[in-house]
Amino acid sequence: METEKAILKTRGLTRSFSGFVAVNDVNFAVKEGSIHALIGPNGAGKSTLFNLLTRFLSPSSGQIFYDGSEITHASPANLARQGLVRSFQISSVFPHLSVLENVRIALQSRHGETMDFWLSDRRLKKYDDEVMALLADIGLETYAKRIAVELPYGRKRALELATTLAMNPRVILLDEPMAGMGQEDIQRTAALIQKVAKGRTVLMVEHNLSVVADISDMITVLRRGEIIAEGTYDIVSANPEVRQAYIGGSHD
Ligand SMILES: Nc1ncnc2c1ncn2[C@@H]1O[C@H](COP(=O)(O)OP(=O)(O)OP(=O)(O)O)[C@@H](O)[C@H]1O
Repeated sequence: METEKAILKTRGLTRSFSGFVAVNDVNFAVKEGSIHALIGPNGAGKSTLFNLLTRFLSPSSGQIFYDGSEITHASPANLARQGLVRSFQISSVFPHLSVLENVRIALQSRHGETMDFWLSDRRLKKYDDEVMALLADIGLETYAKRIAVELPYGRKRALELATTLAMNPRVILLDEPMAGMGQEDIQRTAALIQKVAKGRTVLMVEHNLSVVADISDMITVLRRGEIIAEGTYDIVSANPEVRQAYIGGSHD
């Protein structure tokens, strides 16, 4: 970890659905520069907490802070502009455009040029060097001309990550980045996350515990909406309550 500063923090964060408390008085902090994983059995409240943090859901009570400022009532788009970017959600991929065009559009969007991308092809070329550098980083340079919808699944997720990176995030939030992937893609994606985490902060919800063990600096374990353990993989995996949650729970 590069610093001890909390870049993202919650205080008493709570969310109920018709009286059912899905996230209950959660106080947690993500340190700047870390890869932080949110784990827990099914129904633990991971997605709800993730949606609260990215402002896709509003809390019933409590507060959220990003880089020292309260963002409890900010919009997802506003947060993205501030560098808190949720991958696989905000940065949607246009299936019938090429990989290069998709990343170029994300770059344009960052520069406030979203609406006129079809007007001046020459003007768009100015982005292409930056696009190709980004694709090379992600290992997608040989796919630049391919249409997004035709990409193999793992490469599609990599493209989503590339469009996220084009927004120049400080904090990247990943919702189950390994979901639906085979072993080879999982290894490649884990390495990619470690690579893009350099100089940034990554918070991810992930079910694949071996990936979590390999790449996380910090792990928060949720059960029934509450934090039951926090620490490195060695610490949380030795915690009896965590072991019980995983044995007793129906995780996949
Ligand atoms: N919109 C909603 N309305 C009612 N209940 C909800 C809603 N969203 C989540 N819940 C409930 O809140 C609890 C936590 O759900 P959540 O999806 O956050 O868990 P999770 O840890 O992400 O689970 P999984 O690993 O299965 O995705 C569950 O009992 C779920 O049924």
